[in-house]
Amino acid sequence: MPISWGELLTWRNAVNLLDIFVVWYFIYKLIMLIRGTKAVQLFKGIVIIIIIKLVSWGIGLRTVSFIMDQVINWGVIAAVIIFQPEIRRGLEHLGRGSLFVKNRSQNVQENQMIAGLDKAIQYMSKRRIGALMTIQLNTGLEDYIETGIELNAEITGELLINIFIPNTPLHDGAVIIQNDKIAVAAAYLPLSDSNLIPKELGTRHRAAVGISEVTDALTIVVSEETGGVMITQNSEMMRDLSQEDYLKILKRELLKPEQPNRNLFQEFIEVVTKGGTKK
Ligand SMILES: Nc1ncnc2c1ncn2[C@@H]1O[C@H](COP(=O)(O)OP(=O)(O)OP(=O)(O)O)[C@@H](O)[C@H]1O
Repeated sequence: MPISWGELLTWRNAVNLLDIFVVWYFIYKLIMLIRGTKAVQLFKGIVIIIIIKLVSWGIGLRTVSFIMDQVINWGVIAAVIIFQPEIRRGLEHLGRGSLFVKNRSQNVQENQMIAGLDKAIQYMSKRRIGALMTIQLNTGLEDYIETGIELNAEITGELLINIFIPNTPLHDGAVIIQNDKIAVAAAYLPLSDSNLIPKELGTRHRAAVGISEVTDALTIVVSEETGGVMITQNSEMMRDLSQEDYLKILKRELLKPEQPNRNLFQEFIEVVTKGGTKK
């Protein structure tokens, strides 16, 4: 029987399509935001429980289905209790209404951050001081922040240079920048086992690629051996960058116009999954 397009294009089908799109968007954003955080384990657990529930219900395993119902019901209550501080901070953040303010100060801060990074990169590159700096974008970096030494300091070129001066306590490992602050220094990043990384590059570069494979963070490496500057993002290595090249990338990634227009959902989940650290 031929398909009549007129019959397919009904209001109900359009609403169903919209329904699917909204759910898909919701899940996609959630996955993007929790990638690289401990919330991934929680999310996996929830998905497994829902799958067991649906399968057991579908094939008629009534006891298993009943148990899964109880797990889901009590699990929601348990999650609210366990994540109470994060949820409260998320709601407070929503309540302050800062989500609706077009954040003009943000670009000022981002510009200061870029200026600080530029100063440090220039200084360290000329003197062959090795450095590894990761900037959090959408994916939370809590799991890696936990491995470092807390600083929670304003980003200045001077401080970044000081951190990476050889044989000082903080120079080994990565600086992680979160919410326009130096969250930690001496953090451990996951090493990539990609065989596409040239053999002449050591573990500092491998760590920069590693973090770019599991999160959307932007990572800057200054090579101790050559003074060369590399940026990694989304598994991509951009090597031997000139000042003009890296500034272009930093401005493109950190000053992008979408940043101030985060939606309510994104802001809320971000605050919850990052333990309420969003400014
Ligand atoms: N997993 C990691 N996480 C964070 N920092 C790391 C990690 N692995 C190595 N580093 C840093 O890299 C340094 C070692 O760099 P190595 O000489 O092996 O790297 P490289 O890629 O050859 O860079 P360079 O050109 O600067 O020598 C360590 O002292 C440490 O500071």
